Amino acid sequence: MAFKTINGNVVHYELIGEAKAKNLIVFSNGLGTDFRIWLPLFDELGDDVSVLLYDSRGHGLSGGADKPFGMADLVSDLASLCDELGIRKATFCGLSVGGLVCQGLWKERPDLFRKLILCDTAPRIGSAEIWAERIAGIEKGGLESAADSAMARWFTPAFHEDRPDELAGYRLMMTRQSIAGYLSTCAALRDTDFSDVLPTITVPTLFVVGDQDGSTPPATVQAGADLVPGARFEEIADCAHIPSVEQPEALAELIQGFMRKQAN
Ligand SMILES: O=C(O)CC1=CCC(=O)O1
Repeated sequence: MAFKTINGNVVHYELIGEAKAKNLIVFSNGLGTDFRIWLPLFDELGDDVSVLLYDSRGHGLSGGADKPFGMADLVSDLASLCDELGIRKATFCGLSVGGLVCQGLWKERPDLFRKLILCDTAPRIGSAEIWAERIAGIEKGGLESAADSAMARWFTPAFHEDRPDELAGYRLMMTRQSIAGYLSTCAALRDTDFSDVLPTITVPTLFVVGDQDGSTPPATVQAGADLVPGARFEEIADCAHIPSVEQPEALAELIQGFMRKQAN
């Protein structure tokens, strides 16, 4: 558990291994989650990789929820955290809005990239109407009012049935986030479209999606992958929006293969 002030806000992070390691993967979390969503995956990846986990602005134990923020801030936080920790190059792996942060980071700081892994994400997620509706609903009813529908998008019916304790835990993860941090991140999602960025990506890129993802369905993620020259697209079976939690073994296998395949 470590903390650094980045762009005026405290950032909670954990660096496991070496900042300069060739096999360093930096993970960026999704809306309503914190870096603990990567821990089941980390257990599967084991000693194969070094890892930087961090809570994005307004989420987990990272600060910055007190003022509205947007995608540029989320991208700048990640770039500055990497610089502060002496990371010169890494593989970046982002889930959902974390995937957008990684796309924005490519636009601003391509020098930082060895490879890119985009999980359950797209250049544009949802629509202005969907985010306006979500923001209005949460302003009225709080995060609790949005939690059951979020869980239906995050996890498959089988997960709901077979893993009720984890479901309850991840639901609490969501409802305990800062409302202001969650809403600023919704606004960042509403205002972001990186369709013009994806065709400029020149590092090896892997897209992954759960076959039952209710937030960024496979066809949406495939359409993003089609924009990146040479990108690989993989679907994970029996999985919804958060493969690092629902199918960590399958995601680890894909990541290990991708990390081994093209060393550059
Ligand atoms: O719909 C959800 O709650 C899941 C999600 C959308 C963007 C993101 O980061 O997570």
